[in-house]
Amino acid sequence: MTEVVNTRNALFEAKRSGKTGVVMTMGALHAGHAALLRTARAQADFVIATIFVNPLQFGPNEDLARYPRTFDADVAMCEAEGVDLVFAPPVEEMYPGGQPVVTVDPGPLGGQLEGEHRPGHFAGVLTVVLKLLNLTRADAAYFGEKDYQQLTLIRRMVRDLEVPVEIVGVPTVREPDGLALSSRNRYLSDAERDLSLSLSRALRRGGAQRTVDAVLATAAAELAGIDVDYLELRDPELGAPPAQGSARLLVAARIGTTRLIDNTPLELS
Ligand SMILES: Nc1ncnc2c1ncn2[C@@H]1O[C@H](COP(=O)(O)OP(=O)(O)OP(=O)(O)O)[C@@H](O)[C@H]1O
Ligand SMILES: CC(C)(CO)[C@@H](O)C(=O)[O-]
Ligand code: BAL
Repeated sequence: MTEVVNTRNALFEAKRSGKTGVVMTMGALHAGHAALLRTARAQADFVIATIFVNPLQFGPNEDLARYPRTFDADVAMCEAEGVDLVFAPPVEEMYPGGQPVVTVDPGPLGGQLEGEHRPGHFAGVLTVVLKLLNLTRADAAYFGEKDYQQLTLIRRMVRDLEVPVEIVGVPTVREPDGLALSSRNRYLSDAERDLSLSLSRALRRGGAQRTVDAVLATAAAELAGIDVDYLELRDPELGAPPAQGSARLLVAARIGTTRLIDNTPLELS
């Protein structure tokens, strides 16, 4: 039976034992979230899912107000995946004094890629992730590779600030045709859904190439006519791309009013 709590006090009072794993979400749960919950369930004794649409990580012209909210279905999925506790605080519970004065600085990577197009986004993400780690006192936390820059920055924060938690990355779950699952996919019309396949196709075809130039040229060709925010090849920690070895290809694009991101690992030779 999944217990649902909305306050920090109720979270602190919940009985638990053994290793605690947390899966942090903004709700509107789908099979990508289920993969995170299943991994946590397999590795931890007590699994907490958090559902919180964090205003701090949204820019003034972003989709905070229209972000999908499907709370009852989310709790049903948590039940089905064997989650022990759902923590779903209202905004005032997470930010009792309004906007926090002290926040986490994501460093230079926080202003690149997603950060260049969403100023302040990663300060908002890292601040709420650190708060949720402290509130849940989790031993392990599970994040999707779909948000690869987020995962990279969370790993970096945990390393640089000595946060006592294990960070586990979970591979991206895709639709059979390649589209990465995302809560924002539900904004897409049928025609936009077809167009959105360009992102995963660009990553698949670009990712099959073996030199930096060929990767970028092949991927860019698949994105012709799409409103691309960035298409970049980086090393696995999101530094400059290596000439050889493991790399990561990342893309963000706008399909109508919906902004989608995706990425893939690849090998350069
Ligand atoms: N397709 C996916 N595969 C694996 N993990 C995913 C996938 N989609 C989201 N996640 C992970 O689920 C966690 C919560 O993400 P979130 O609630 O923002 O969902 P989302 O689908 O990424 O939403 P959005 O559409 O707003 O980006 C994050 O760690 C995220 O990386
Ligand atoms: C990690 C997270 C739950 C923080 O709000 C969010 O950025 C997300 O859903 O990926
Ligand atoms: N999935 C990352 C959260 C966001 O887009 O705000």
